[in-house]
This record gives sequence, C-alpha cells and structure tokens, in this order.
Amino acid sequence: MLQIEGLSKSFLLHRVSRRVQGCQDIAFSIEPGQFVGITGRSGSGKSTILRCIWRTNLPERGRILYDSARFGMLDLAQATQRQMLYLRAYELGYVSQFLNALPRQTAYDIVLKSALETHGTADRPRAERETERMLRHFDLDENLWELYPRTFSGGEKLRLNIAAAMIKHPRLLLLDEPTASLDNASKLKVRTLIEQLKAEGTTMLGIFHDLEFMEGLCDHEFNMQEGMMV
Ligand SMILES: Nc1ncnc2c1ncn2[C@@H]1O[C@H](COP(=O)(O)OP(=O)(O)OP(=O)(O)O)[C@@H](O)[C@H]1O
Repeated sequence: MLQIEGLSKSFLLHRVSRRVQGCQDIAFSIEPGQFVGITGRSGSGKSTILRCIWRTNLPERGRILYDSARFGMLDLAQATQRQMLYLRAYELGYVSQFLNALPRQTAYDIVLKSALETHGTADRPRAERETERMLRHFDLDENLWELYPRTFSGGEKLRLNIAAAMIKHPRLLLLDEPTASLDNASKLKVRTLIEQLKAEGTTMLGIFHDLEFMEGLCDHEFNMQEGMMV
C-alpha cells in the first residue's frame, strides 16, 4: 500500500538562518490491512513523516510510493496538488487530537460535509443516513450532534474526527497521536476503535507516545530518534 524510500525533510528557519532536521533517510513499507506504529521522543520527526505523506510538508528527498485506486502507483512526493486534493478527499484519512473544522459548524454537519464530498451532493439522503450511522458507530452521544464541538471533551472530539475521516472509507488512515491528552478510559475506547478499523481491513500508520497503548496492536513498530528511524 505504501513504500517509503530515503525520505528526508528539513526546515529552513529564515530568522536565524539555520536548518532544522525534520526526518532523515526514512524507509519502511506498509502492506494492505497492516497497522504500523511510530514511537519516539517529542521532536524526533514522527509528525513530519505523516505530514509528508499528507503533503502538508513537501518532502525534500526520497519517494513515497502509494498504491492509489485512482492513479495506480504514485509518488506522493511528486504528486500534483490536484492529485493530492483528490487523494485527501477519497483515499487518505488524517486524524489528530485536534479538530480541524470551521467555526459554528455542528458535529453532525462536520461529518455530513465529509459524506457529501464522498457521495456527492446529489444523494443527500444517503449522505445523511451514512452520517447518522457513523456517529452512532463511533459512539458519539446523540445529544451532541447539533452542538458545536468547541466545547467537546478530548475523547468526543477525537471520535468526531475519526467519524469524519472514516465516512470516506480511506484506504490509508494516518493517526497523529490521537490518544494524547486523553484519560485511560478514553484511550481504551480509541484502542477498541483501532482494533475495529483493523478488523474492517483499514491500513493504518499511527504515532503514539504511549508504548503500553501500542502493546499487541501493531504489525510493525518503528522508533524515531533525532529524525532517524531506529
Ligand atoms: N514547519 C516547521 N518549521 C520549522 N521546524 C519544524 C517544522 N515542523 C517541524 N519542525 C521541527 O522538526 C522537528 C521534528 O518535528 P516533528 O513535529 O516531526 O516531531 P514529533 O516527533 O512529531 O514531535 P511531537 O511528538 O512533539 O509531536 C522538530 O525539531 C520541530 O521543531
């Protein structure tokens, strides 16, 4: 599904004329349906890898070969902006602990917007049915559906994020520390969710600080140190 070869990314800090290494010479691959975990200290370059795949970071060197349903084998480091927009809408998912939504958009509308992008605006009843199904599936209390998620708990925001990402049935789901700042009960719910996604055949790449959380969950696990994979 994904094969990364020699991926490097650094950042030029103009104000101090200095380069900061994000990640260096990263190589690994993920088979369809696998869950690969990345651990490592803060600042070791984990999120940089995910942002290169999602292409909010433009890789400097290396290849990110992704087996796209639409485009066939595609190097995400070289893909056009138009291709990336398509992949983000239909094939890739990105979930973090932060909610990326417009202000004054209800929880329901956030997920419906994703559903409409996937199913098209012509079939709104289908998109609405899917939205309700997803919100229930990911255990978001019905009393919260018409509220703005600004006031939601970390776990509620996360479940909403996952529902919005999963309604697109992404072929590859990127998880950027989804359990950060959650209590143990909420972490357990996330773990159950991930197990559920895995059983449904979703391919995943996830970053976790909590090694205990990863126990028995990953097919492969990598540790990052100072921008490099060890
Ligand atoms: N846009 C950017 N501009 C400048 N430096 C950056 C940028 N993004 C990341 N960095 C730097 O790259 C390094 C790796 O950052 P990255 O976010 O990948 O770390 P991380 O392992 O995900 O950390 P954390 O676990 O704290 O989220 C850090 O030193 C960070 O300061």
